[in-house]
Order: sequence, then C-alpha cells, then structure tokens
Amino acid sequence: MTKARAGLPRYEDAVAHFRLEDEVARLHGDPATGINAYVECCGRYTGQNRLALRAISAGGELREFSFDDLAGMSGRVGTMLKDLGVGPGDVVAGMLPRIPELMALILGTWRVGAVYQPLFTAFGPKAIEHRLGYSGAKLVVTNPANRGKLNEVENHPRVATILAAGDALPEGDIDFRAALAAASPDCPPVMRKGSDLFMMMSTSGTTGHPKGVPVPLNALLAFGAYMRDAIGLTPDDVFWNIADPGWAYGLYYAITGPLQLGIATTFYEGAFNAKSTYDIVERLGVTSLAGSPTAYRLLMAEGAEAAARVKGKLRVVSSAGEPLNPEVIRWFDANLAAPIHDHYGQTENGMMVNNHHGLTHTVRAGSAGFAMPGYRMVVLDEAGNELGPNQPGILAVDIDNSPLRWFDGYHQAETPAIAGGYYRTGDTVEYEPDGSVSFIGRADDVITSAGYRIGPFDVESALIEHPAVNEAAAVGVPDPQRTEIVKAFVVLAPAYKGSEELAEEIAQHVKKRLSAHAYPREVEFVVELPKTPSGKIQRFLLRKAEVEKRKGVA
Ligand SMILES: CC(C)(COP(=O)(O)OP(=O)(O)OC[C@H]1O[C@@H](n2cnc3c(N)ncnc32)[C@H](O)[C@@H]1OP(=O)(O)O)[C@@H](O)C(=O)NCCC(=O)NCCSC(=O)CC(=O)O
Repeated sequence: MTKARAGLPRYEDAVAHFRLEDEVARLHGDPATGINAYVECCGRYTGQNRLALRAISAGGELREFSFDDLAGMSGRVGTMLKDLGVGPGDVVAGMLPRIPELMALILGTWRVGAVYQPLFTAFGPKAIEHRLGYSGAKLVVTNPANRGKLNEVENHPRVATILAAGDALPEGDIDFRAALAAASPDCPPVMRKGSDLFMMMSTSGTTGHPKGVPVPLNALLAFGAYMRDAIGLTPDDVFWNIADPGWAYGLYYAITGPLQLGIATTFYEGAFNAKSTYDIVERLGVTSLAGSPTAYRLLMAEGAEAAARVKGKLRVVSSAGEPLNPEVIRWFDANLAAPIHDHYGQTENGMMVNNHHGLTHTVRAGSAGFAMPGYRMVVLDEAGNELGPNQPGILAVDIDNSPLRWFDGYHQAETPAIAGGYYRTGDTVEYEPDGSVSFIGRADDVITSAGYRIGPFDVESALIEHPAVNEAAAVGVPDPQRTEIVKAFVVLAPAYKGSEELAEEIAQHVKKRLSAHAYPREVEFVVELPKTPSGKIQRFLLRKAEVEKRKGVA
C-alpha cells in the first residue's frame, strides 16, 4: 500500500533521496574533468557485458546492442563528425525513425561535445526549415524516406543519408554507412561544462513559430531523477517508452534517462498500433511501459481479450503528454492488472509533477501527482502571488528553490514565462491540501493533441499559404480519442467556394507542408473570424463555441 505524503516534497527530501548535492557537483562538471553526455549514457557502462538497446525493425526483426556495441558505433560517428569539422557546441540534426543508427548518431554527437537536434520524421519542409534555420545545424542525418523533404528546404546544411541496398546517393550527400565503415571507433569524449548544451529541442507557444529549447548538460540530473523516482526503473525491468525521440518525451526519457542509469531501452521502428504494441510487450516481457494517453486509449479500444495475454506482466505503466482519464486507470487495473500513473512535464524542464512509481504516496485519480523532489512547484495568480490549495492558477516553478530545474529561456527569443523568480508553465491547475496537483487546462491557445503540443500560429501560417485561404484560425477542440484535435476556421479568397474536397485539400496541404501530426482534422469555412477592435483573432471564442456545440451532441 502507498502511504500519504504531507504537503509538497521539499528540497531536503530530494537531498536525502538521491544525494542531490553529490550529483549536482558531479554533473555540473568538475572544472578539472568536466562532463560528457556520451560518457554519462554509455561510456561508463562499457566493459560490463551490459545490454543497452533492443531494436525491433518495422519487419519485426529483433537486434540487441550492448553498451560496448554502442560505444563502437558512436565512436565511428564521432570520428566522422570530427572529420567533417563538427566540434564542441556545433549542432547536428537527426531526422530518422527509431533505428540503431539513430542511437549511434545521438551518442556520437554528444561524444564530440556537439549538440543533438531532433527533427520529427512527420515534419514537412516548413517545420524543418524553421528549425534548421534557428539552430544553424552543420549537418543533417536522414534516410531516403525523409531525404526528399530537404529538397524543399532553403539553405539546408550538408546531408548524410543512410542508404539501404539499392538506394542511390543523392548528389552532394555523404553516404553515412560508408563513412562510418571507414571511420575509427576510437574517439575520445570531449569534456564540457554543466552549463554547455547537448540538445536543442523545439516547442510551440501561442504566438510565433516554435521556439528552440536549449538543454544544458546539467539537465541530466533531472532526467535521471525522473527515471528513478517517477518511472521507478530498476535493473530488473524491461523498459519500453513508445514516444518518438523526435520530441522531448522520447529523447529525454526513452533514450537519455534509461541509458544514464545503465538500463536498456527499446526501439520499435514501425508505426504505432495496438496489436503490435501488445505483441512487443509479450515478446520482450516488458515490465515498465511509458507512453501517452492516446496510445493507452487505443490499447483499451482493442478490448479485454487482446489485453488478457499480457495481463499481470506489466509491473508499472507511466503516462505523459495529456491528462490521463480515470477511465483508463480503471481499465488498466481491471484488464492488465497494471498500475498506470499520470506524469506531467514539458520540453522546458522535463517532468515536474508526477504520481511517482518509485516514491510512496497516495495516487488520486484525475491528479497529475506531486512535485518532483528537486522542484518547488507553486500555483500563481495573474499578479504572480502564490496561491493556496483549491485555488485555480498557473502552475509555476520556484526557480531559486528548485535545484533540478534547468530551463533558462528560449534560444534567441524572449521568454516572458520566466519572470519574478518563477517559470510559468502556461497550464492552469489547482492543488489539494496534500500537495497533489489537478490539471484544469491551458491558459493560452496552445493545442494538445495526442500528446503533441501544437502552436496555432504555425498551423495558421501553413493554412494561409494555400491559395484558397484568405484568413485562418486554428484551435483545439475536444476529442474523445486524442484529447483535442486541430480545427481550422477558414475565410476563403473571393474566387473560391467551400466544398468537402476543398476542405480536404487544405488539410492535406498543412499535413504535407507543416507536419503529419499537426494538420486540421476538421476545416470549417466561415464568412469572418471573431476579432478584437485591434484586429486580433479571438480564438477562445471559436473554441468556446465548439466546446458548447460538442456538449450539446453528447
Ligand atoms: C499515441 C500515438 C502513438 C498515436 O499514433 P498515431 O500514428 O495514431 O498518430 P500520430 O498522432 O502519431 O500521427 C498523426 C498523423 O501523422 C502520421 N504520422 C505519424 N508519424 C509519422 C511519420 N513519422 N511520418 C509520416 N507520417 C506520420 C500518422 O500516420 C497520422 O496520420 P493520419 O492522421 O492520416 O492517420 C502518437 O500520437 C504518440 O506517440 N503521441 C505521443 C506524442 C508524444 O510523445 N508527446 C509528448 C512529447 S510532445 C512534446 O514534448 C511537444 C512539446 O513540448 O512541444
């Protein structure tokens, strides 16, 4: 049985729990020795015959890699990068599915002290161009399935392509596999400071295009703490986080977190579906599963019979990206005999509030849990005053009293979320007297769909590129499967007439240009958009009307 924890966990709890001060000193980088993310996630586990990666191809073939294997592969990548002139602080982008080469690329980039930038494979040219533009990446590594999109990206950097048998090398590209075969696996890690970067992420807000989120090496401390305290990972676990490493959830907690603890992770190259997920859980004997509520709702929809063959096999299940419905919790308990816990985080700062598997406390259905030890989470009113229990406000991090927090602001962009000693998450919550946090909704126009954070401005910019679109507004509307879906309200150019075909054409335009996960699943043609006297589109009015309309239907 779990026992109740009084109040929010404090800094002292964190210190007692995992010798925080020792780790801070080590990970912030002893000036004499420094730190390197490759060493933390791989180098220090070599020579122990230890499993690091189970990789299942799209066709179902399982290959296993030890930390020694990854050391050799990433050493070759590191040598190749050095030969190409990539050095400490330079950015290397990867646009790859979950294949072993992705792991080698990430670790190899870190090994030479460079910064890894993920490009989600569902991105279209517009999303890619923006991200490569602000990061100034020196190299993109991709595969033939994604290579074509770069032809529509202006001023993209040099490309290394992973060819399969029979593929022709695009002109000017580096043949990744051939370059690796010719490179030495010996590549001494370049030691860095804790404040130096090792990842460049991106995330969406209400205004403007997605912003870069620089991740310093000392964030490793927080990632490791999450794996230990919230996922509760042990060396006996078979761990699989199904999230894509093109985003924070996958890169922080499917790759960095487990490897940092010396525990193997799992890659499945194929697209998500419920059947293959159950197959893999059964085949590998997965004991600790992580993913988003949309994935879990799809597992539920597959029915009790499909679940029965892995019932009792999963020790713990962790959920993040969207709020977890109590119905999913009950279904997992009844049909999988597995405790599923909701965790809350952001690309900025990673996980911050969790129903920890590795710490004892009461789990209240509908709650995101308790502040992670090492974070002091507070609820603020609009004026920035801390609120007490049961008062809705903005969830925020108390910067000075949160030794694990690491986000210092967006890359070359204003960060109004950081002010007055707090980082404001933009999510509206309230907390119970016991300190457990309940999620209420976003305080801004950011859309959460299937666990992805989608910026309305980005979708609108792609919409108005279509010749039929004069004006557009994108909002998140409630959806039982994906939490929200993107809905576009479109004012057509005078020469066009609304039709189902045109709506589909416009949706597909966004899917191809921007991203396969961020396109509007509904398009409605309207005569005008609600606006303030100064001409700003009032998305909240559109969203409110949709919520009311859908309530009426239900
Ligand atoms: C639950 C899911 C497994 C369900 O997968 P599905 O395949 O059904 O759907 P999806 O949402 O991934 O994809 C939406 C559409 O994009 C397509 N699609 C997906 N991946 C693709 C790819 N690599 N290439 C081309 N198309 C792709 C799908 O086919 C689908 O098309 P069609 O519509 O035609 O069927 C997935 O949505 C998921 O993993 N969600 C969690 C996301 C996550 O990790 N969130 C946390 C980090 S986000 C984060 O950290 C963001 C931030 O802070 O900014």
